[in-house]
Parts: sequence; structure tokens; C-alpha cells
Amino acid sequence: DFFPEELRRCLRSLFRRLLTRLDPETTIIIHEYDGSTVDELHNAAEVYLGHHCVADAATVRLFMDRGSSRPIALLLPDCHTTNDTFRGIPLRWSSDIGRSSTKASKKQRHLKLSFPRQHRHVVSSFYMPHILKEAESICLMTRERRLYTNTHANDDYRFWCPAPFAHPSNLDTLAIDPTLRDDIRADLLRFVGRQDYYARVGRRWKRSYLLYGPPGTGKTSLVAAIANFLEFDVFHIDLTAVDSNLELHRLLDSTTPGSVIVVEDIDCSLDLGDRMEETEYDGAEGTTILSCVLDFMDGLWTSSEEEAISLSGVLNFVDGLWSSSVGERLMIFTTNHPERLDPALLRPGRMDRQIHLSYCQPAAFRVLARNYLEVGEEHELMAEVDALLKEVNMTPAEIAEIFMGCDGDGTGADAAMQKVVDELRRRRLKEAVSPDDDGQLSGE
Ligand SMILES: Nc1ncnc2c1ncn2[C@@H]1O[C@H](COP(=O)(O)OP(=O)(O)OP(=O)(O)O)[C@@H](O)[C@H]1O
Repeated sequence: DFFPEELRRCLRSLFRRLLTRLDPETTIIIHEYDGSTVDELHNAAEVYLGHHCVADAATVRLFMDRGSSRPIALLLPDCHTTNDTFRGIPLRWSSDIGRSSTKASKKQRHLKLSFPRQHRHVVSSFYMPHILKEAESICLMTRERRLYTNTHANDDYRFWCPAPFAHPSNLDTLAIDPTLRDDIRADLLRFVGRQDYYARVGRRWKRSYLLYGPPGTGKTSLVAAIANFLEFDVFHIDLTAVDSNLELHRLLDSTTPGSVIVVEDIDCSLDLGDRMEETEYDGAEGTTILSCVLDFMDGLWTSSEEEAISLSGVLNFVDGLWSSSVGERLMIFTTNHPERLDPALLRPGRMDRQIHLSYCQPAAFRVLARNYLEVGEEHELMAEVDALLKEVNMTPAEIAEIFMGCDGDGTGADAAMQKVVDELRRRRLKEAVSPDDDGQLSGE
């Protein structure tokens, strides 16, 4: 009582700091059971750790819950430790097993979370809710996991995530111009090797590609080849099945580092271009809703994420503004109609690279002939195919289809080459008769 208030405050603060120095860590214990009921927080923490922290652990526990929508879960084994960080705070999780206070005969698991004492408020007020939210979206994602097939047979999938990625396409079997192939390979290697560079220039470690071209020119095959080349997981997102911006946000957040996020046929997914034109913003001359969206993107995400999915939602998604996750992400969008896309989606920085995949050219044809028929430069029909491909359009898919229909022996290869020549000649003739009709494929 003899000390003035300022001095008392100062002493209290010094005393607190001293205590923190003496015992710098706080530990939170989360039991598996609270009495006889399962503790939801324990469940959520297990799901969260399985998804974000223990994937690289030397030892993991696999758990299968009969009848659950989560067939196999990745868990932290008993008496193991793993680390996490949140807002720069180092957090150590360990799993332990001990005697339950209520079920005396049974041992019960618990998770221990240790962190520097001074971050107690952040951990309880922000990290714990973050875990619950993350666990919820991971479960949502797992429920909606569908096997993605190249034929698109199952159209109700939302996306496909790290199950075994077994598409055989690779950059060497892809029939594209060799210069383009080398360029894509170099670009990908530069991207994955530049973690420090992205951090230094203050950008998220992500890159976006737009693959465009007529159907059957290898857009999907290139996506698979890129994923195989980088050994990345593939997340396939069907925007038409995503109901709200919030859901899109969650999907993005549940992707893991080292993944390719694919949105196919972006022009069909959302009528973005039309939506932009319809909603002219009645402000100053030349100001459209587009400029508002772009202004908004330079700031922070403030609008209601519960809204039905919108252009701004997709733009945020592309810019990675929503993602609180770290690690490298490659986003690939495909379209048959790039002219239908809003320029806002295509501007540099948002779409880093546009890759045109077109009808088969001589160099690409050689790759197909070598792969499918083991036929090389020396084949007698090669020169004629080269000349015809310069005049008429045929996609790699159409050529591959003809090759697949022939036997793989020597006579089969000759017959396949002849069939391609016949088809090209037929198309050239057809074009000569009706020059407006550019064969089976039109409207690139
Ligand atoms: N450039 C290519 N190199 C090798 N094979 C190709 C190529 N383009 C197409 N194909 C073959 O054709 C099939 C269809 O190709 P793909 O699905 O990659 O085309 P796409 O451009 O994605 O078509 P869409 O626009 O209709 O989705 C593939 O399974 C592959 O066998």
C-alpha cells in the first residue's frame, strides 16, 4: 500500500515475466473421453494432426472406423510427438496413454499440446477454433471424395484428392511440340525450386496455368503428366458442384503442400464472363463491377463467404487470398474457349502462364507414331503425313484412336499409318468442297 500504483504495476509485470522465464511452457491436455462420452476436441485434433502434421512422421497409426465415412485415418501413434506452427508460434503435440479417472480399468489416450506460456491466449482463442474448423472441412472433404476418372464417367464428384494417383501420362509420352515440352519442364523445375525466392518477394508459393485448345489435344493428359513429373497430389475441383464461396474456401484450405489443383472446363463451370457483363456498376465512367472486384482483391477478404459462388470467389481462389496454408500449389485451369473467359481471370499474376495445345503437328505426330506403333522418321508415309497435317486439322486424340484400333505388329503399323493418311486426305477433300467447315472440330 505504500508503493505508488505505477510501481506496483511494474513489479507485477516483472514478477509475471520472471514466472514465465522459470516455467516457460504451458501444456494443455485433451482426453479421448470426457466421462463416458468421446471428447469432440480430441477427435478434431486427431483429424487435424493426421492431415497437417503426421503425414511426414516416421511412424503413423492407421485407424479404420467400421461404417464411418472416413475409411482410414492417419493418426499419431501413442507416445509420439509431432510439431505444428500457428501464427509463428511453435506447438508441440504428443500422444500419451494413461489411466482414466472414470473408467478405472481402462487406459485412455490423451493428447498433450505444449507451447510457450505467453501465447496461451492465442492458442485457446484462435488455435483451438482453427483446429475445429480445419477438422470439419477435412471431414467434409473426405465424405465427398470421389475417384476421378479420365472419362468423367462419374460427374457428381467434387474433387479427387490424394488417393493413389495412377495416371500413366508423362511429359515424354505427350504428343506436343518438343520446345513447348522443354519449356514447361523448365518452368515447373524453376517453380518448385524457388521457395525462398517467393518468400523474399512476398508472394505465395503458387503458380497458375491455363491450358486451352480444342477437345482432344491433351489438356487432361498434360495435367496428369505435370502431376507425375512433380510427384504432386491432384485435387480436382468441379466448381459447378461447389455451392458457396465458403465451400470453395474450405476446399482450397484442405489441399496439401505439393499439390496440383485442377479446375477443368472453367468456361463451363461458371458463366463468369456473362455475369460480369450483366452487372454493370453504376459508378464513374468506365467503372464496372469488375474493377470493384479487383479493388477488393487488393485488400482483404471481407464479403460474406456464405454467398453463392461468384466471380470474386473464384478470383480470390486463384489469387490464394483465402488460403491460410503454406507450401507449393500449382493451379491448372483448362478450357476449350479461352475467349469466353473474363480478362480479370487471365491477367498476369493471376494466370501466370497460358499454354495453347492445338491440333497435331509433325513433331507431335512423331511422338504418337513412336509410342503407339514404334514407327520412326524412316516410314514411307511420314513425309505425306507431315504435308497433310500442315493443311488439315486432326487432334492427337483422333490419331491415337486410329493407332489404338490397329495391331501393334509391322503390318498393323503400316495399316495404321495408311488409315491416318486416308483420314487426312478425306478431310482435305471435304474442306475443299465446303471451305467454311473445318472438319469434325470447329470453333477453337
Ligand atoms: N497431346 C497428346 N499426347 C498424347 N495423347 C493424347 C494427346 N492429346 C490427346 N491424347 C489422347 O487422347 C485422349 C484424350 O485426351 P485429353 O483428355 O487429354 O484431351 P483434352 O484436351 O483434355 O480433351 P477435353 O477438352 O475434351 O477434355 C487421351 O487419353 C490421350 O490418350
